[in-house]
Amino acid sequence: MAIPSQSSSAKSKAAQRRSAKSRTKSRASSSSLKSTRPPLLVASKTSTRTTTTRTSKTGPLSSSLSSSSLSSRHTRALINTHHLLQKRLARARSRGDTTEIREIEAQLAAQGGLKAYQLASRTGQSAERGGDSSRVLVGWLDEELRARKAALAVLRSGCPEPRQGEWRAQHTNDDDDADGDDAEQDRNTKPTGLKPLRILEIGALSTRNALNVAGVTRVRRIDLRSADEGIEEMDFMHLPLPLPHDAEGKGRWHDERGYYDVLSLSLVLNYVPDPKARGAMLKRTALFFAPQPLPHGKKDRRTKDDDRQNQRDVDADVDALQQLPCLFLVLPSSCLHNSRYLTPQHLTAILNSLGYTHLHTKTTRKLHYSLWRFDGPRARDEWIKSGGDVVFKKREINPGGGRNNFCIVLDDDHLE
Ligand SMILES: C[S@@+](CC[C@H](N)C(=O)[O-])C[C@H]1O[C@@H](n2cnc3c(N)ncnc32)[C@H](O)[C@@H]1O
Repeated sequence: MAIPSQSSSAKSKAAQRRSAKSRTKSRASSSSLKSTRPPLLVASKTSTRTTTTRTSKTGPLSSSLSSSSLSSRHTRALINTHHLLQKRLARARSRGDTTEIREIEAQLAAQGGLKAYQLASRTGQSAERGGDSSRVLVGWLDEELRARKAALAVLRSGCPEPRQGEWRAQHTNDDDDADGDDAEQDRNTKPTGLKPLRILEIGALSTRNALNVAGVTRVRRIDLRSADEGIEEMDFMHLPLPLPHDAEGKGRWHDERGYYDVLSLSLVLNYVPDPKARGAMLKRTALFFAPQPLPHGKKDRRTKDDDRQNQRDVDADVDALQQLPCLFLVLPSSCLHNSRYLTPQHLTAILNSLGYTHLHTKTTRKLHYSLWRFDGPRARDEWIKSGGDVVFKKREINPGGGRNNFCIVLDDDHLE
């Protein structure tokens, strides 16, 4: 006898139960991501000991979440908590408090560590949340890039292609005379179109961003934690310096002596937990550019007075100016517009004191983008001669309630 099969109404009831169950499950997981509670760590202002952690069953959230599943509130909460813990860690380290260090490190690990932080940061960069900052940099470098593209097109349409390594030869032949005069000659005589723009992206989360312009840019990417094959795992503070600083040649990259045309420091300085270390990082950027003289016949445009009109005048003229080599700096707007210790004018003075000249600024509700040309030690000397400061201590310059304490401290010590 045939075993009686389930009646069709019983079958459909079972199917309804299964689908209701699965709906409940998926609601539970999506509501847990969209709840108003930070996803991982609820940091207490008073004590790290009261901090609680929540991780998924399978471990830190970084392993169970894709970037698209993080809501912007959770992304922000994760990023803020990570920064807070990093700051506490830096303080505990400076006190040598090993118990506290271990505790904070455990909290960072429970939160998913740098991996989860990077995932959250990448989510923040996604197109639907405003896109990544490299597009602003590429917009500012448009003229440089177009000149190179045009030169490339000319080469392709008949003129002999440079042989492989020709760019390299241009650099390696003059390895031992890397002084200002040589650099000046580079500026004035070498056809810009023949060299790809060498870009160092510090704090890179992805190998795919607007900086990749085929045949025109050559991007080196580094980060404390490599999230991709094309990103070197490297602390910028330990990245070997280009020649001539580095006599052993460790600073070479792609067989060239290591100077860059562009350094990108986007949302990295605010990751650094200590004001002095931030100053040291800015100071170090200057060592990755070839020594630069002031361009002939160009007025030194650096000014302590950063008023808006002045800025517009400079911006209007900027296309006519040499832009390279330059530093691209991105900070959260609040670091400059709502800090007790830093304002845009103060940042300009700090960078002027390191030999940088302001070229562009763009401010959005969230981010402050800026571009600075490196004019080198001679520009720094001019700055000093004109009475500019070179030491920037922690000093309240923008008092008021509700402000943050973001600060950059620059000490008197010499450049490396
Ligand atoms: C918020 S992410 C910034 C990502 C990307 N540049 C952007 O604009 O969105 C900060 C990154 O900077 C990296 N970072 C911080 N200090 C660094 C250092 N000293 N050297 C290299 N990378 C660093 C961190 O590991 C992190 O991945």
